[in-house]
Amino acid sequence: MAINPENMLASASLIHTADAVGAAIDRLALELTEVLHDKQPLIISVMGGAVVFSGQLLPKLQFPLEFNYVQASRYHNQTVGKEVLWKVTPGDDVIGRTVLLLDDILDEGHTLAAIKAKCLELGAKQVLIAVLTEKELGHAKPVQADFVGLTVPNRYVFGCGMDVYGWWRNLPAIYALND
Ligand SMILES: O=P(O)(O)OC[C@H]1O[C@H](OP(=O)(O)OP(=O)(O)O)[C@H](O)[C@@H]1O
Ligand code: HPA
Repeated sequence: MAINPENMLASASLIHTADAVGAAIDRLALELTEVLHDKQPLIISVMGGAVVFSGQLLPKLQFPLEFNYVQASRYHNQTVGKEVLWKVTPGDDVIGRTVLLLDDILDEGHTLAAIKAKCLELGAKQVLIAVLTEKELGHAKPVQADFVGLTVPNRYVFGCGMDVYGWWRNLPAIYALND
């Protein structure tokens, strides 16, 4: 059956309002400023999910930083992850740097584990992770986030950069699919 994005949204549950997302990003900006203001970090967004989070967070970080992006995909517009496929890998600009990775969601953790490992392998001095959301799975993950905006339940979530079958990254709030 064809996927209808309007129907998916109409039958979804609201998990975090746009105001709650904004407040979480304000708090993350303060926490990140405290830790990174004198580190001249390289901030790397994991595209495409990090686009909304990055766009809202970066203007709130008022210290010198450089920006780049990587692209690693595991879900391919589906709701179940597979192996990590690289589209844009980290480059030599990570060498010797404090790197902050930004992503929309830490779910099973395989994507950020692979990206962190690659940055360290290339010679990053330190790799920190900030995510807009972390999914509560109730078991250990292969990587931990250093900064978490909001937790989300163990359901497929979308909005604020997160897609559902490719749709709805543009929503300002966060929703969960109903079965
Ligand atoms: O913790 P994990 O279980 O590894 O999942 C998290 C990753 O999955 C999503 O990316 P996706 O593969 O959907 O690509 P996208 O960024 O293009 O949406 C999301 O943006 C994270 O990068
Ligand atoms: O629950 C999710 N929603 C959107 N993208 C994702 N990538 C991993 N998990 C999710």
